[in-house]
Amino acid sequence: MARDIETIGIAALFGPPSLARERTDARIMAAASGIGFMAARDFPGDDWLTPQKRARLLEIFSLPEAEKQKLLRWNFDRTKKNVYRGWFPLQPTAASYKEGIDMGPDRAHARTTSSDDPLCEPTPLPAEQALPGWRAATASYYLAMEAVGNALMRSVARGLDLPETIFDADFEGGISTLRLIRYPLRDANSGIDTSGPEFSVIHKGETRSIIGREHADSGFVTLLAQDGVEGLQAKNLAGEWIDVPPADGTLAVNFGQLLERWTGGRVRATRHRVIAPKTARYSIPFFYEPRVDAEIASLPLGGAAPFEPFLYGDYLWEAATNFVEMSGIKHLREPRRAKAS
Ligand SMILES: O=C(O)CCC(=O)C(=O)O
Ligand SMILES: [Fe+2]
Repeated sequence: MARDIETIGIAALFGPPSLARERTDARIMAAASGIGFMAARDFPGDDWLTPQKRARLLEIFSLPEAEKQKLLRWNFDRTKKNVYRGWFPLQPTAASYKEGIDMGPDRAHARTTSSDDPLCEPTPLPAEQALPGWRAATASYYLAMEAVGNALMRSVARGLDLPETIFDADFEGGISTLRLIRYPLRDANSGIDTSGPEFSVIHKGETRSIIGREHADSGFVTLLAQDGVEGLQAKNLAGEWIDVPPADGTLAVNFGQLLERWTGGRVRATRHRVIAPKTARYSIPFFYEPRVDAEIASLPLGGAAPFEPFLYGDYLWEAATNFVEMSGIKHLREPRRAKAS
């Protein structure tokens, strides 16, 4: 039977230890280890989750094509130096039909990165005059989501009966990604053959086309602001697809494969997809992530099989570069830690 995604008020996570906080931790852990999806509401920064405020972030999609192309990544424009941050254009032959931008922590934090690591490269941005106020808006949104990520990270630690600070050092200087996505309607007359099984599914007896291919997120936790338009679905424990409806003031929250591995499977990285709605769709995922050089090692959890420690950056590069918007760049970064043979 399809169980709905639970909406959890998380205000208590931002306060001192309390019974309310313990109850919230327990509900979050139940969602994380059950369906692997929840919706969160009542948190500092939730005033961002209105149509008017989201529109300030999504303004970038109104830029002329030529301005967006200046932000393209190397795999889409060989004259560019950025390979990991920046613009990904529509790819008409791919099952995921979307365009957008990936932004890193430089949006919100002034860090001196002399790193030669593409995972730490700066985000290419539109000129301030092209979109007045947009840079400040994305910086403020990034900080708000990072604070929610921090609160959920500590809640997960407590929910696993571990010290609440156990992950703190790994997330100091994290490389979370703020992504803005637009899914236009597919042009039925584009001449692209979308008759293959990866392009459509039967849902509730209706054929629906796919605009976001089924996947699990690679990171720790994803905080997703949907812009009022349906289409997101999650796979429940019975293998059925259930809708994750948008609601103002809430974030859809799903847990990623890093956390699943880290917890020996106690937390579930749930597969999800996007089916085409009747209008264009926008969404704003924030992928909450550790620092690039965090060493991910087994946690002291009863029953969880230990694993060989690895560096977050090495894991992320391998996972992220399998996605279509990152295709063709895997060879540009070598693992920083050689695998034990
Ligand atoms: O657009 C959505 O609602 C989902 C996006 C998503 O799953 C992703 O970017 O990982
Ligand atoms: Fe996702």
